[in-house]
Amino acid sequence: MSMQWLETPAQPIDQAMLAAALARQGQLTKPPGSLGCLEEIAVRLAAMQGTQQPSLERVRITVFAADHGIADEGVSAFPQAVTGQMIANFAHGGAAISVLARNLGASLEVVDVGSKADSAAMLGVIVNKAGEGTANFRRQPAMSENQLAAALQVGRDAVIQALKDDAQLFIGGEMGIANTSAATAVACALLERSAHDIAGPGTGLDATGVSRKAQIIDDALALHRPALTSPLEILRHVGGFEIAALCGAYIASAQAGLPVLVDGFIASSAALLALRIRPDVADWLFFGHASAEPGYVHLMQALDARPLVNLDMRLGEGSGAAVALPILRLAAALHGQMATFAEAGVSAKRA
Ligand SMILES: Cc1cc2ncn([C@H]3O[C@H](COP(=O)(O)O)[C@@H](O)[C@H]3O)c2cc1C
Ligand SMILES: O=C(O)c1cccnc1
Repeated sequence: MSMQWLETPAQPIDQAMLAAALARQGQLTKPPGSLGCLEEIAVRLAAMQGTQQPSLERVRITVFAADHGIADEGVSAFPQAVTGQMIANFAHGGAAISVLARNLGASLEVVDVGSKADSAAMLGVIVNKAGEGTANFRRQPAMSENQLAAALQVGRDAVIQALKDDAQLFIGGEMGIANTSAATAVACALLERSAHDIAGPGTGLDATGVSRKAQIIDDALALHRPALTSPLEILRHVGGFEIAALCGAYIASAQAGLPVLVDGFIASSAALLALRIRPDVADWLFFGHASAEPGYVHLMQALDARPLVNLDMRLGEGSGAAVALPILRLAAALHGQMATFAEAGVSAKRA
């Protein structure tokens, strides 16, 4: 399977609209800058969508699920079977992201990109498997080259589907027991840091558990070090199928000109991979919620990004992006619907 499509550049954002939107923000009936970050969000959305009336009515949330061989090392507080059980829960509408999607009027898709579960028997789950769980990367590369290409393509396919359904924003979520270990390993390799700086409790390890997890990840990184020569090789050796799918989805979104709202720690590790593969992806990404995982701040620093909200969440599934969505929607509405000084007959001059 080919990865050639990764070489297609991201769509440029509309620079003329960017300038026009910035000018419009200066004419709206408010002191200049008083809407803070909402102004920058609106201007970026206007430039992405090429309109002074940006809108995010139709939002696609795709949750990518996969299993991880590294779970065999005891790095999660929960058993591996929870991945499959949660896929069923997504299908039945009972997960946090199911509730958030319903309440936001967003469409939710669940894609099994490589779990051990029999998800074909679960109604409403899209089965597009790159494998049945990754290999244990403490012992061997997490995936083969073909599996990597397949998992990246799963993410791209999800975006192609979102575009067919006329989506105006893409949110990627993930489910995979032990995937904070894979995301930590990816972050450590990209940022050249020890896992003792990045690893966190994930689903709820205690301090001893976190330090054991960090050591296992550092040992794995030492094992693979000579092979970690590119972002794609890092992803292949120590990543996960759902992390690859997220990475592929972010790149495909930028190539198609579809804005993205990135979730927490795991999704942001995928975003950093995407940026290291294609720096021009950056123009298309918003970051939703600050993850409570300690590695998150290092990812934001490397991404030169700032999340919209911080509610101490550390769930994943796309939930952090989902709770931040109303902020993007409100920023867009303010930009398009506020009166200008001229329209409202309000003096634009300071006393
Ligand atoms: C019931 C349940 C629902 C979840 N939804 C997301 N995660 C989150 O926790 C997992 C990562 O943490 P770790 O690396 O510690 O296993 C991922 O599946 C992530 O999406 C969940 C975890 C559990 C237990
Ligand atoms: O921020 C996240 O994405 C996260 C943190 C802990 C566990 N699962 C997901």
